[in-house]
Amino acid sequence: MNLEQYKGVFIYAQQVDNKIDAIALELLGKANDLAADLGTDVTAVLIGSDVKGLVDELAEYGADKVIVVDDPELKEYRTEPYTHALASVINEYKPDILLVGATAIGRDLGPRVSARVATGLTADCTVLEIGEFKARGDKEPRQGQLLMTRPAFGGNTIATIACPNHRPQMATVRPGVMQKKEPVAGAKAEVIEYNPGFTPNDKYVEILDIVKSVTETVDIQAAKILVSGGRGVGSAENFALLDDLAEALGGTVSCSRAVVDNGWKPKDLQVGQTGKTVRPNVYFAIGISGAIQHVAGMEESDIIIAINKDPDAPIFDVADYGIVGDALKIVPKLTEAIKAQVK
Ligand SMILES: Cc1cc2nc3c(=O)[nH]c(=O)nc-3n(C[C@H](O)[C@H](O)[C@H](O)COP(=O)(O)OP(=O)(O)OC[C@H]3O[C@@H](n4cnc5c(N)ncnc54)[C@H](O)[C@@H]3O)c2cc1C
Repeated sequence: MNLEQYKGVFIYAQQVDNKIDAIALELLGKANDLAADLGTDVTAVLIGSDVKGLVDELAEYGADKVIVVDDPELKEYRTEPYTHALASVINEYKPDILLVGATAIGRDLGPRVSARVATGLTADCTVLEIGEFKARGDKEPRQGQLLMTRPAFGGNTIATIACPNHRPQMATVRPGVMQKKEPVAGAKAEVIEYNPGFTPNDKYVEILDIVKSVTETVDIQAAKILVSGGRGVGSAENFALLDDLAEALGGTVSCSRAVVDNGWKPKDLQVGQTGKTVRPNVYFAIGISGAIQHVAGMEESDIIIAINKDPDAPIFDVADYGIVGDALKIVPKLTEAIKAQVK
């Protein structure tokens, strides 16, 4: 493999129902930082049917170029045609780096594509940066490598992984981990239309019907204030106290995995390594011990307020403000005080 041929930072611009997914805009934000360090440009790969109208949004969020693969075969996401599309783009345009969202689609597509083009993939990265890396047999470290950091061994350690001998260097990133850039209204990207040809065949999955799941739960990743409860809240019924606090603050309730495991709240509300990554303005951690797998999902919050009866609970290590005491007594008083302020 001639590594010199591979240039540029590419992102997979996920769209569903012809709407750009927020993860694509977050990846563009990170891709811009990486491209600035490498002195290169950012390309979004947009795959779908009738999707050309989405190009400008990608340009506004930082894409210098957009490669559009537009074909009726790509109307709904299916593993085979999308893998063919993205792998063909890689073979044709040879990116140095390719970022994919760790969404349900990206988790299916990314590994398949990496296998197709015979490169490595680091999943669920929390940090991506450009740096030097000394591979086995190298006398000097190589410059300009993508260093991909992610939790390993069940979150008990952090590993930084490089892909020195193959291209593209591929990483997936979970939604909410990277930050979008401020959009530049009216920005334009160079548009490259590319179609590797699709021949429907009986290996393709045939979609007979799409049934959308309707959920009552809210999107905790969009909330500015999260009132998060852990096992220390004691029961599903006691979460009513957190509901009251969240309502008084105009916030949303979320929770730790212990709460989901106990069946007190649905998985959609779980924060952490196997839940969602959140970065609200204010995060209340109530009766949450602060296990590393929980903290991984909320430590980027602007202000963290912990309430815990154990003064040695690890959550206080990441909290900006801490209250030591019984949450079941403190939370109602806090709610009353906030309501009195708002009146
Ligand atoms: C691979 C893997 C992935 C994981 N992913 C996640 C994840 O995504 N999210 C996640 O949250 N966890 C995750 N976990 C689990 C994690 O390790 C912890 O077990 C979990 O976060 C603990 O939840 P908790 O803090 O609610 O409960 P506990 O650890 O039991 O803590 C309860 C806390 O409440 C306090 N408390 C008790 N009563 C009161 C009271 N009346 N008032 C005030 N404080 C009180 C206690 O002092 C204690 O600190 C994962 C684990 C593994 C191995």
